[in-house]
Amino acid sequence: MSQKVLVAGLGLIGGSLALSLKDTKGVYLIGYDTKPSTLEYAKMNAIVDEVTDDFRTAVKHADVCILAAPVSVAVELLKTIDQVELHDEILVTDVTSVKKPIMDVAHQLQSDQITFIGGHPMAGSHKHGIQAAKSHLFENAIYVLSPTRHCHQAKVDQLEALLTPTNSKFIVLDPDEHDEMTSVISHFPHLIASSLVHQARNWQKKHAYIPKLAAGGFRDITRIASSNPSMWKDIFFQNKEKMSQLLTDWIDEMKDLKELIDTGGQDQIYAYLDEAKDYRDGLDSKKKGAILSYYDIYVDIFDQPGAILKVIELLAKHDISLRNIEILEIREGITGVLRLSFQDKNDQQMSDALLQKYGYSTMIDE
Ligand SMILES: NC(=O)c1ccc[n+]([C@@H]2O[C@H](COP(=O)([O-])OP(=O)(O)OC[C@H]3O[C@@H](n4cnc5c(N)ncnc54)[C@H](O)[C@@H]3O)[C@@H](O)[C@H]2O)c1
Ligand SMILES: O=C(O)C(=O)C[C@]1(C(=O)O)C=C[C@@H](O)C=C1
Repeated sequence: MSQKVLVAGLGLIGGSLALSLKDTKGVYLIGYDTKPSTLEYAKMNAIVDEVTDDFRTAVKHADVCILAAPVSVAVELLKTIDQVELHDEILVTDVTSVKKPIMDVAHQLQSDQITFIGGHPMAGSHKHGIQAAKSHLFENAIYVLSPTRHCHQAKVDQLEALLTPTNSKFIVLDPDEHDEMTSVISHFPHLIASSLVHQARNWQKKHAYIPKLAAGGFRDITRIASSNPSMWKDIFFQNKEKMSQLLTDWIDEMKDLKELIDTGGQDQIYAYLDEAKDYRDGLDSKKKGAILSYYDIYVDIFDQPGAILKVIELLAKHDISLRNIEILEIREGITGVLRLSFQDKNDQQMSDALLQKYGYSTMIDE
């Protein structure tokens, strides 16, 4: 059976979803966005089958609508669908990072032709816009679904079936639980990353050289501070109660930490760090899978033209496919580190052996 799927908001997430669904048999994709240049890009690159700047008309004839705009915009679009005279039944979902605002509207919909299932793929990037979209963005990611109270399981199954090409792992969560958990593991860390950047910027007034010293540690922990402020202000605003509660907890934790630094012994400081390390290492464990990780290898490389390409070529020549590659630090003339991620242990171990054979110094992440 053919389905007309309308993706409203063709940015990083909407564009990536469209790319991952684009080759599904029987799916006809229509892309809607308010930015003409985005629609033009989507059309030029065949990311969708058709583009439109007329949401009301497009939604009338759609079988499925994926709201992939900022939280507050998605909420308004859902209200709009409720006002439109629909041609037939429609399954509506969203991808927004906070679930309560949209679920509140979903529970008050007037039209019985709309079935709403909240959605949130737990994958993304600090980049935004359609140019950053990737077909494999959601591979292996947790994809949260929050059906409304009266939603039939068959509709959840229909949505999961549609989203199967994303290769994500679906879990059903209550919206409030979702918002509490994502505030801890996604939203709050973002706030802290931004605050660390502010702190560094303030200290730069005293030490102008500070940015030059920002190596792997600072860059790793603050990467997400480079995300789209317009998307994040929306998330913080929509989830402000949970954020405020977490800030209270954090301030208490920081007071204890200050006490520990001011008066604690080395053993206590060690214990604090060790407990955190233990928990963090456990998150990456393949068995526990709270953070779905790939199988990583760290490779030392030199800052020479073509050094990264040589590593990629070596693996490609041996038919080993990389899932991800990240440059952790490259300082002029000094060794940098590449993090290579593989989908399975076999690829990880084969690559490690190969790289060592060709003289690379590697470290494997067990
Ligand atoms: N970026 C992430 O890491 C991430 C991950 C998971 C979920 N999300 C959620 O996905 C949603 C989209 O985020 P993104 O990262 O793709 O942002 P983005 O900025 O890349 O894309 C948003 C798109 O929505 C469009 N848009 C804005 N107003 C619109 C309107 N009125 N009608 C139609 N389109 C409109 C923009 O032009 C843009 O193309 C957000 O709700 C965000 O919370 C983001
Ligand atoms: O990888 C990133 O840059 C992200 O911030 C992705 C991330 C997150 O993990 O916090 C951000 C927001 C989302 O709603 C889901 C995923």
